[in-house]
Amino acid sequence: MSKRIIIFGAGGHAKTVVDTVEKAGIYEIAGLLDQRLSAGEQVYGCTVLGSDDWLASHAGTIDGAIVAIGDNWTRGLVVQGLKRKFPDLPFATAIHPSAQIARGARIGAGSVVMAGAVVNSDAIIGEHGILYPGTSVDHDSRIGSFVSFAPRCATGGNVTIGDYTAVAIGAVLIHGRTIGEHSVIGAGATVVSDVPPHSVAYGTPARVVRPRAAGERYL
Ligand SMILES: CC(=O)SCCNC(=O)CCNC(=O)[C@H](O)C(C)(C)COP(=O)(O)OP(=O)(O)OC[C@H]1O[C@@H](n2cnc3c(N)ncnc32)[C@H](O)[C@@H]1OP(=O)(O)O
Repeated sequence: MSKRIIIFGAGGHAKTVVDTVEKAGIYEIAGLLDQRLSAGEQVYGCTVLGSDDWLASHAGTIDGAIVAIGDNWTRGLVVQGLKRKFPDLPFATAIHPSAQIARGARIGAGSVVMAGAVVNSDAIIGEHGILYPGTSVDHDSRIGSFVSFAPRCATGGNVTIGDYTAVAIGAVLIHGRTIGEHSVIGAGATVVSDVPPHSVAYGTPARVVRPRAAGERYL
């Protein structure tokens, strides 16, 4: 019998996670948990089961969870809350069958790698990361936890990205650069220099345009 997981969240990002999990074919989706919706509602063919209370009474029947909330900071808060309430609940990883994970590459628990994404040789993606379709993270890169890549981002080799940083759609980072934690690299940016933590940077070449507090909105 396949392992059963629940997905936290039922919005647009959750739909992409549902699709990735279904295509990967490793886990059965027991349902979605989202306190904004009523139990019994259907989202993308999955049943909304309720909120955390449902998990408290069904924990023994569930093999894992994925938090499918696109905003990195909010996803982090939900993951931390779950770890406190359900310390034995493992986080599942979903990798679309058309994604390519090279030799030596590692994908952290709770991370989702979508269609056509590439994680090249010995690159490491931390926990609860998101690689939207067509993103490519190249060899030996070190990507922190709660980091997101929107569609079609590309890094060269040996790039380092700190926790909670968001790389927006179509951004390109040349090899060997370091992006600090809690930063946002804007849509279409070409990063040729290091970007400090807590910064918003965009443009070609990318420049830091303003500081950024942890949790500030970017979507
Ligand atoms: C599946 C999915 O949907 S995944 C999500 C996909 N979406 C994304 O990845 C987009 C995320 N958002 C971005 O990348 C944005 O560029 C941000 C958040 C980095 C910047 O947004 P803000 O700082 O709020 O910029 P704001 O909209 O206020 O614009 C300020 C100025 O900067 C310009 N600007 C904003 N973003 C960019 C950019 N990426 N590159 C160049 N210029 C930009 C604006 O045109 C504006 O210029 P103006 O003052 O001359 O009119």
